[in-house]
Formats: sequence, C-alpha cells, structure tokens
Amino acid sequence: MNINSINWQNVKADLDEQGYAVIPSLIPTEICSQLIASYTQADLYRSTIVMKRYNFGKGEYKYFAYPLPESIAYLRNEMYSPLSKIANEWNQKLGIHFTYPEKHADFIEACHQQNQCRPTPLILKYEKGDFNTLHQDLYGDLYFPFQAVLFLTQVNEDYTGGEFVLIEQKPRLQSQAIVLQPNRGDMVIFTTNFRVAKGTRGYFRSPMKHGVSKLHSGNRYTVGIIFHDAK
Ligand SMILES: O=C(O)CCC(=O)C(=O)O
Ligand SMILES: [Fe+2]
Repeated sequence: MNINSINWQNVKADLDEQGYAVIPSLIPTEICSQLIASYTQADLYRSTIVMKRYNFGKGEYKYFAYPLPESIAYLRNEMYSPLSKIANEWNQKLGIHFTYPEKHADFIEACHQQNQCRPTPLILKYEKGDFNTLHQDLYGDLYFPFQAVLFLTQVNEDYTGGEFVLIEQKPRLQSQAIVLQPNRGDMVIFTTNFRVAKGTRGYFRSPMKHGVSKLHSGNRYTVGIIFHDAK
C-alpha cells in the first residue's frame, strides 16, 4: 500500500467541490483479506457494537484498540497531514479561528487534553438485510473534519445492495443524496460534519451525513478511519 500514489490535488478539488473523494485501488487485496480475517480476533478490539441495540441500523461493528493494526495506523498517520492543510483552508474560508496541527500525533495529544482518549477506527460487518442509518462520527467537541472508509469486499460479487450514501443538507434547501458503489480496495474520503460551499455572499457550511443502504445479499466489510479520539 502506497500513500504516495494519492493525487492530493485531485482529492482537494473533489473535497472542495463535492465534500467527498474516491481513491480507487489503494488497498491491496491481501490487506483487505487480512483485515476481514482479523474480525474475529478479539484482542484487537476495545468494544463491539450491535447496531440494532442502539437503533443505528442493523449489523455489527468493532472499535480497534491501541495499538492499531499497522495498515490502519499507517493510513491514519500519513493521510492526516495533507488533509489538515485542506481542513485549515476550510476554516479560513469560514472565519473559524482554529488551526489543525500539521502532525497527527500533535492532534491526538490535543484530543487527549480534552479527555478524548479512546481510539475510533473501526471495522464494520453487514449481512443480508443490514444497513447503517445516516449519521456523523463526531465523538466529542474536538473533531477532525475528514474521515475515510476502506472497502474490503467487492460489490456485486461478495454482496449486492449496501450502497454508501452521503446526504448533503444545504441550508434552506431539500437534501441531496449521493450514492456510491466503490470496489474492493477503494477508499472514500468525506467530510465528517459539513462541506464548505460558496454562495453569492461568500462561503457557508453545508452539513453532510453518511450511511449504508440495505444489503440485498452477501457480506460487506468496511474499515472506517476517524482521525480524532473519542470521549
Ligand atoms: O460501512 C460503511 O460504508 C460506512 C461506515 C461508517 O459509517 C464509518 O466508517 O464511519
Ligand atoms: Fe460512520
């Protein structure tokens, strides 16, 4: 897996324009398989969430414990710096006086100072009939405005249905749905809270949520990389 293959100029243009970016074929198939195989390795996780119990949808996910698996730690660390530049530009456009540090370790240190100490990367497993309701992964007052999902299984081979859905709720307008069907090995980066849109009187916040539509058949696995730690 090579983070240097990512064209950050394109990612930035996509995030600016639409609030999400698809990076195709980033995760080698062996790593996808390894991560799926590690789903049952209990010592890797700090907690398991059965989504139905919380009305989050249907399906199950597990939060990784520290230390994170190498591939996830690598991506979380390496992707943070280029994304922090975009995050800071967005804050400037909106007149938000907060600067994200350049290094992920320093951002995590800031999370810890706010009592946000629990790791947030997770692996999700969906079976036939499972879904994930529209939500945001904020986990505390201090959050990073981008997150990523890694697609570990192949749509229309391993599962059908189960589209990745983004909803943009522009102020005073009706919501717009974006439906993606990424391939195994693809990564989607998207805004955690809102994207920065441009209107006639300057920039404004356009909130976005994400979720997963119902699976019609098969099994679907994803890994979510969230950059802040949780309360
Ligand atoms: O399974 C998915 O595609 C969405 C996962 C998710 O909600 C997340 O990683 O935050
Ligand atoms: Fe999520």
